[in-house]
Amino acid sequence: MRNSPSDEEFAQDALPSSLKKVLDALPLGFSPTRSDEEPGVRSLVPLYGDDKVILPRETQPGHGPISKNPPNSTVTSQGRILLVSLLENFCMLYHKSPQRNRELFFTLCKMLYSMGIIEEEYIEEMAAVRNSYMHVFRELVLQAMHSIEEDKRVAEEGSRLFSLLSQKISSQTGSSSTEKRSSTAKNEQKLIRFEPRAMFGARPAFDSLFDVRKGRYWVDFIELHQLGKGGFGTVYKVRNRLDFRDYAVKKVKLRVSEAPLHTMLREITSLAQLEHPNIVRYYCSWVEYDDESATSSPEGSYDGYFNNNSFSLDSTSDQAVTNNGLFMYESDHELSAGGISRYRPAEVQRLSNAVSTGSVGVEFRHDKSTTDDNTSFSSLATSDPSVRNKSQMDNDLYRSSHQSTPCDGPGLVLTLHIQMQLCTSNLQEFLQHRNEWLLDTNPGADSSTLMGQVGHVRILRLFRGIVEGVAYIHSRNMIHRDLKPSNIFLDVPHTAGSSSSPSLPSDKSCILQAFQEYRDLIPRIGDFGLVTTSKVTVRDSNTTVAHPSETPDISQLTFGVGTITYASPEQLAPTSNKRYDTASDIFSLGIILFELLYPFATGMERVITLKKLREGVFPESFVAARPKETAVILWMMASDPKRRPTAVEILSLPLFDTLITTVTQLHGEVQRHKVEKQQLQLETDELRRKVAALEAQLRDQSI
Ligand SMILES: Nc1ncnc2c1ncn2[C@@H]1O[C@H](COP(=O)(O)OP(=O)(O)OP(=O)(O)O)[C@@H](O)[C@H]1O
Repeated sequence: MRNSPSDEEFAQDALPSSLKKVLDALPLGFSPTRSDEEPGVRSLVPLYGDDKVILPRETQPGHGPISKNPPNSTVTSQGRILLVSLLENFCMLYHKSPQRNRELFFTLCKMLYSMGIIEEEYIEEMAAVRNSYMHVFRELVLQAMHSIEEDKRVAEEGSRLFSLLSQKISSQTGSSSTEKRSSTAKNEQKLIRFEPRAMFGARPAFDSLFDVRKGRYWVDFIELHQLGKGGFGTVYKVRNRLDFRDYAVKKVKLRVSEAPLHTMLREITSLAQLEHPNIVRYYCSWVEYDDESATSSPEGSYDGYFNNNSFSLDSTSDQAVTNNGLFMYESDHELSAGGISRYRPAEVQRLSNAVSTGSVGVEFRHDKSTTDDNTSFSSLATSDPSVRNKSQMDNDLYRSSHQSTPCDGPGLVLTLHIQMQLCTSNLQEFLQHRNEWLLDTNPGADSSTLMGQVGHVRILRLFRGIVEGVAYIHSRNMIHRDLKPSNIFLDVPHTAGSSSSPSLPSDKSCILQAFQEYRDLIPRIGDFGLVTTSKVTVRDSNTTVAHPSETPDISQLTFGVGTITYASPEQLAPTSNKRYDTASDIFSLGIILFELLYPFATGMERVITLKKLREGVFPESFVAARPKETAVILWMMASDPKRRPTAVEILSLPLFDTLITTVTQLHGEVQRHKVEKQQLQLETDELRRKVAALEAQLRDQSI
């Protein structure tokens, strides 16, 4: 019979350390101890032979939670996923019908939910994370089974050897009794080396089991190149090895111990609910364990990405200020491409105050010839010492948010992968290229002159598409909260989802080319990292006004969230108790519409004009040339959110409504002309052939 490990040994050696961590985190305070040392307590898992794993007395009903080791809420969330994953695995074995098994699983979950053991979100929303755990369980079970088999085999082999040796010893008549004893002891030692417990010690650690799943990204996709880096996620263009289509995969680091999982998975839970031609299409998401995470840098961590108290600044609103207090920037490139662009309300307040008083000078430089990572910025002429170099500030933010849980702390770091439709470009890039092109073709012209050449009707049509996407989001009781040109992606019809064929052109220049050729651009709203649910009156939907009398669920709202240039005043009010709802997105749309219609000649002009626009001041030339649009933008940017139109109301405005008819007619005409052109081309080719034949005949006759 093999030696039973002592309780301490069992806890120290038998279980891989990471698994112990997870088990410790179980909400019931599950802790493996031995039944013979705790008589009268309930057995839980008779996994390792006769050794019973039991619940300590204090965790049993009536004894309250473990006091020694109170469950930490973040670690407990891991324990809960683990529990739900166990249940799911268990239910899979119940019946051959997967449907029945699912029903059983959900019923059990509901029971646990009603007992207050798990929360609802662990049942459905955590499926992606649970998958990883389930995989680990399967591995553990397989290894345990293998270990038992191996144990048996070794024991059999041992007794065979033992009997052989005994026979040999007894047949050796000349051997002394001392020799016999030492020989037997040696054999026993040999057997002890085959103890299953020793094998457990050699088992791979829990974390390494996650490695088995690590391959999904690389197994399923070929990584083509990096599309860009947001504040806290990196997006890659990838090709699926099976269907040969191209996709965008966003990778975000999740430190499971630091935030509620539902917050971390906000982007996918929002995206997964949406299906609309003007919303970036979501395919699936999964998590992988990543070795690199252990040494992860602040960049790319979910922490700021999902931090409710964060604020995003784009490069153009980080309006660089020169020594003389004038705004200046050198690149339209989104600052976030350089890494981090999130601030907390206090920093936002300080920065906005400093910017408005002209006391801050922050200069951003982006070397277009280099990669995103080379975006640099430095602090200049900062008279307010509280406003420091942005990277310094971000580092501080990161440090402060990680003080309680350092990188090498207990949190499990996973990488969330979000597979999305690949889009060709985004509105920010388009506006930049369009403005450059207008300036190139009209040297020396100012914005007022260029305004007449923006392709007014097509721009309004493009904007209508954006509003349709927003109306859809609002109809699903959601607020985007970060509508800005870089979050609005663009495709042209034939490259729409260029994933359809890898050979189709998908470079960004084709967007401007399509625009110059009077083709439509399809806008798709993306980046749902800041989306929140709106239990408010759904102002944009005639059909789904679920709770017209309800006030906004203030607990779900956060202030200082969004991007300064496009954020509504109520979003920028960290200290006030103002509430905001879908009207905040409408405010952002107002600024976007203006930017679409008014091409800026310089970056500095853009910063100054948009700042004035937020105060309700329009360029005179714009008001004169576009009175209707001015009225609509003013309406959308009303300081009182209640006075702003809903997305549905915007869509019904004659400016956009009649426009659609006009454009549809024009579109029809263009198509007709195209067909006629093709026919004429065919006729011309036919006539050319005839002429060539006649010429040949003439030549023959003359010969
Ligand atoms: N579906 C997509 N197709 C093509 N490019 C994409 C797609 N999604 C994101 N990108 C690009 O990847 C980069 C980073 O993406 P994204 O902005 O979503 O990350 P983020 O961390 O959410 O950034 P942000 O700081 O704006 O919140 C951007 O340059 C964006 O244009």
